[in-house]
Amino acid sequence: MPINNSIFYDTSYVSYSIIKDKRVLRDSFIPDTLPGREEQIFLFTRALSDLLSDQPPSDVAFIGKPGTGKTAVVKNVSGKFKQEYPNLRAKFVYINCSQASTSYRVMYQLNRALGVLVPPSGYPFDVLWDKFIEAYSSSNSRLIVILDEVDLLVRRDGGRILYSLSRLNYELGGDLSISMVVISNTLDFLERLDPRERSSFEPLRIHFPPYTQPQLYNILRQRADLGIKLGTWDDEALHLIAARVAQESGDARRAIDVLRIAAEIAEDEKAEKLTVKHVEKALNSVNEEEISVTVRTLPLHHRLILAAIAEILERPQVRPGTGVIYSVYGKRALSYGVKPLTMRRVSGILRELESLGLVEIKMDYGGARGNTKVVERMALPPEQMKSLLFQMGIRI
Ligand SMILES: Nc1ncnc2c1ncn2[C@@H]1O[C@H](COP(=O)(O)OP(=O)(O)OP(=O)(O)O)[C@@H](O)[C@H]1O
Repeated sequence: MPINNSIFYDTSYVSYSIIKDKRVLRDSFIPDTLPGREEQIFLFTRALSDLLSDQPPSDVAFIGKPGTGKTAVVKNVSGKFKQEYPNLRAKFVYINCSQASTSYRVMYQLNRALGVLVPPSGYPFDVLWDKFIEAYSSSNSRLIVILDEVDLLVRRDGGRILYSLSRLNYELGGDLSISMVVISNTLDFLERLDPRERSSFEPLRIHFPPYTQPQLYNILRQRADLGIKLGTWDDEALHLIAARVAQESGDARRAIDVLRIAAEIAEDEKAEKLTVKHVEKALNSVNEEEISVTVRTLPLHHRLILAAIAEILERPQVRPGTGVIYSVYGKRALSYGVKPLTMRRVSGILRELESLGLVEIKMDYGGARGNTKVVERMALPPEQMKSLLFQMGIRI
């Protein structure tokens, strides 16, 4: 009887998976240790340690660009406090102001955190405020209110709620106190507060600089150890992500995104290992995604100008100076059925496209018609930019 050898040729049982735990590569995952943020953790822990001697901690402001670990530090440290001191007379309430950008919504969330059910809209603000004071006065607990993306609240609603909450400390007295941790990309929101509010709200400032290359490497290494199968990634790949992201922004979120996308690409390609080749592809795909989001938000004439530039860049013999761009754009606008903008306005739009990172412009001093600005390159190859614009209805 012939032996069934099919098992030896059947490769379907070979697993090409590289990622061992997807959660670890998601934005919401906060690890137990945060490499590169030891100093910020130390300062914040020290500020909160007043709670241990039953003192109200001072207000704190976390300031830093996107992806620099502000939310991760606040959640990591407050989580550890809750875990290590379960009997602490303190309650942490985390509020993201992108969802609670009015004083009403903040009070709604504070009430809910204290177990008071109030409607998400429609009540007079004073009723919510009184209910909160009543619930808080009988709570016998210090309150730490964390307002993430606080600039959205201040921009929309002024800073009155910060002022009112900090004033309560004088009015309530006793063992009660409210401390605030506000999180923002810049200090601009402090400038927007009215002078009375500013003088009553002077938080301890903790700065979060962009991550350096070695710090990003450590962050990535931690994610790889936790989320990717042992032996399925090249260390060089992590070094490449860290180097590129440190140069671009120092944003840990972006570095972790690139790692996740590179791992997914490696899995799709059924590769045995995640290598620099997959990282290169991931870096490009993350860029493409960002560029297409930006291009989709552009007004019509901006898109027509981009289309004109893409067309010119495909003809190597033509110098993409502002004059040529204007003339090609003008024809495009007319065939599209709209009146071309003035040359002056088009120059302005070129500067806007440059500051959005969609085109690179340099001065050309050697042109036949004297010095002029020329577009050196676009953020995407012209062919790709054209197909992106085509999807948006700009026919080239
Ligand atoms: N030091 C770190 N170690 C490990 N992971 C980190 C570290 N810093 C940030 N991260 C991770 O990077 C991502 C973004 O971090 P986080 O949300 O804390 O940034 P942020 O400064 O609050 O950004 P934003 O201003 O955009 O809200 C999260 O997944 C977070 O867990």
